[in-house]
Amino acid sequence: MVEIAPSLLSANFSNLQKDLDELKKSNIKYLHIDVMDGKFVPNISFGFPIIKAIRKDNDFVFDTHLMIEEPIRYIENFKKCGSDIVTIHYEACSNLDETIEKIKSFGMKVGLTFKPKTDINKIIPYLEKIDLCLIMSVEPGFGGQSFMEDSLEKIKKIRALIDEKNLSCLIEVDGGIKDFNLKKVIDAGVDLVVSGSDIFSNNENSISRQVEKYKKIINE
Ligand SMILES: O=C(CO)[C@@H](O)[C@H](O)COP(=O)(O)O
Ligand SMILES: [Co+2]
Repeated sequence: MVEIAPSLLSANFSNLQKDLDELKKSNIKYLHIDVMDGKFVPNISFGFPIIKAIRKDNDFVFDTHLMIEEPIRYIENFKKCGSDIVTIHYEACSNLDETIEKIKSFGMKVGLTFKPKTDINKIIPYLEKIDLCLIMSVEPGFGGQSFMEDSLEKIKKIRALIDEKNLSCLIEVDGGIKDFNLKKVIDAGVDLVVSGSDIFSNNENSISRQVEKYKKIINE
C-alpha cells in the first residue's frame, strides 16, 4: 500500500497544529520534514526547536529530509528532537558510510537521496545498506516546483533492482507531485509519495479532501 508523506514545508506555520490535526484525522502516517541550511541548498527552512515542538503532540513517522552539508554533525540532535527516518544527500556527505552507520547507531532508519543531476549509478551500491531511497523529482530547495518527468525512469530502475535482490529498501518520491501525476509515480513503483503544496495549499480542496483524493487514486 502506497503511503502519503505530506511535506511540512507547505503547511500554514501561523496555525501549524490545525493543519497537523487535519492530517491526523485523515489517518496520515508519515510527515515529511524538509531541513535546509542555506548552504547545501539556497534556502533555509527550520530546525530542531520546530521539530521538537511538533513531536510532542503528533505521532506521525517523522521522515526528515536533510538538505544540509555534512549531516553527520547533527545526527544526535535529530534523534533527540524525534526523527524516525533521517534521509541524507549523497552530495552532502564526505564520508557517506560513516554517516549511514551513525544514523543506524541511534536507532533511526536511514534514507539516501541525490540531486536530479547526480548519476543514479552512484546510489545503487548503497541500496543494501539503507531503509529508504528518495528520488528527488525537483531540484532540492523549494516547494511548489514542477515534476521532472525523467524521475519516472529512475524510480523504475531502483524498483527493478530492489525487487531483483529482494531488498527491504522503500522508494520515496519527492517534488512536484500533484493529484494528476500521482498515478504515474505509483505505476513506476514508489512506496511513499511526498506532497507539499498540492496538499496544503490546494486551490480546490481542503487538506483532508485532497488527502481523500490521493487515497482514491492509490486504491484504484
Ligand atoms: O524536499 C523538497 C524540496 O526541496 C520537498 O519535500 C518539497 O517540500 C515538496 O514540495 P512540493 O513540490 O510537493 O510542493
Ligand atoms: Co523533501
